[in-house]
Amino acid sequence: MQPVVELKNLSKTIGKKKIIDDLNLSLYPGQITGFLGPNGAGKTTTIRMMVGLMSITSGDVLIEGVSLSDDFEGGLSKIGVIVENPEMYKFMTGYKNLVHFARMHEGVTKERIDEVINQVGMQNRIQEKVSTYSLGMRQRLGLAQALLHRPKFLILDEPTNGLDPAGIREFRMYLRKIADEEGVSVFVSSHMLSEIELMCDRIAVIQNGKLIDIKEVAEVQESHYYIEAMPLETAETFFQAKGFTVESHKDGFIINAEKPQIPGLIQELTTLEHQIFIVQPHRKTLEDQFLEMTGGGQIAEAHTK
Ligand SMILES: Nc1ncnc2c1ncn2[C@@H]1O[C@H](COP(=O)(O)OP(=O)(O)OP(=O)(O)O)[C@@H](O)[C@H]1O
Repeated sequence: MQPVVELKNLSKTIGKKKIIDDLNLSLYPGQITGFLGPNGAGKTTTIRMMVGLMSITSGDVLIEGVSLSDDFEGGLSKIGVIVENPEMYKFMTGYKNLVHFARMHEGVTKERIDEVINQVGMQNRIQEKVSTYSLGMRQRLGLAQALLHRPKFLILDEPTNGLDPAGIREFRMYLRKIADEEGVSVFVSSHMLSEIELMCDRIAVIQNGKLIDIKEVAEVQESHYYIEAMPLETAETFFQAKGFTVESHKDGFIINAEKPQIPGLIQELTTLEHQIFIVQPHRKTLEDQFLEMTGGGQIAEAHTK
């Protein structure tokens, strides 16, 4: 599959400080990728370079093959961006806002405006003033606005900040629909790991300006097993000696193995005269994983900017 967006050796130096260090990342159609990292890891800087709000020191961003270094406006015209609180004209209706924003792009028809309204489920309220909308509805109107020119790539920075659980769920649902139906590639930064876990197909983790991991969310969730075996101590040593991380619990322990490895490992353990009582997948939360990957790094706080 051809990526929609590619970051190629992307770097940013401010003064003497390397803030983003040789970042390589591909984002694919129909996929929602979460962008995670501790405070100060470089998420905002990366996103600002991707949307042209900050210059690139070296490397490049390709959007549908168009290089931002070679054709800045051509590349940017293919992106839809949603920030935390989209700017809207509060005393105009949702519909008039969309008509206004549609004028900023070439070729956005009335039919397209109606289409995006349907996509975010705003048909019943679109003729009302934005000042009467809940935060969740404003956010969905922001999503509709970002989709007007049919971008194949959407960037969302903390999109659900301030939304209540129902608002978050609705937003997530519409985002999924847009990724599935229009094949849009979505890149979302959020500090809410549980939210990212539900919303995203993949996560990219950045720390100190470097990409430290990129994984499928399903893969993150299925790579741990809880084992109860006797004698417990030698069973734990057996896994440690093979390089697995072993987290001890009262009657058993958790290891970071992949499913195909399990039968062989258990067989070996049995040969070494251990009795096996329980082997079951252990679902680690994304938060556990994140802390493991970043060595206990703090989860980035919500932006207050
Ligand atoms: N204009 C600047 N001059 C100097 N250093 C900067 C500048 N902008 C950002 N930085 C530094 O670059 C690093 C990355 O910042 P960035 O805002 O991209 O991180 P972040 O991952 O978005 O963090 P947060 O989650 O806290 O918003 C930080 O150490 C920050 O202090």
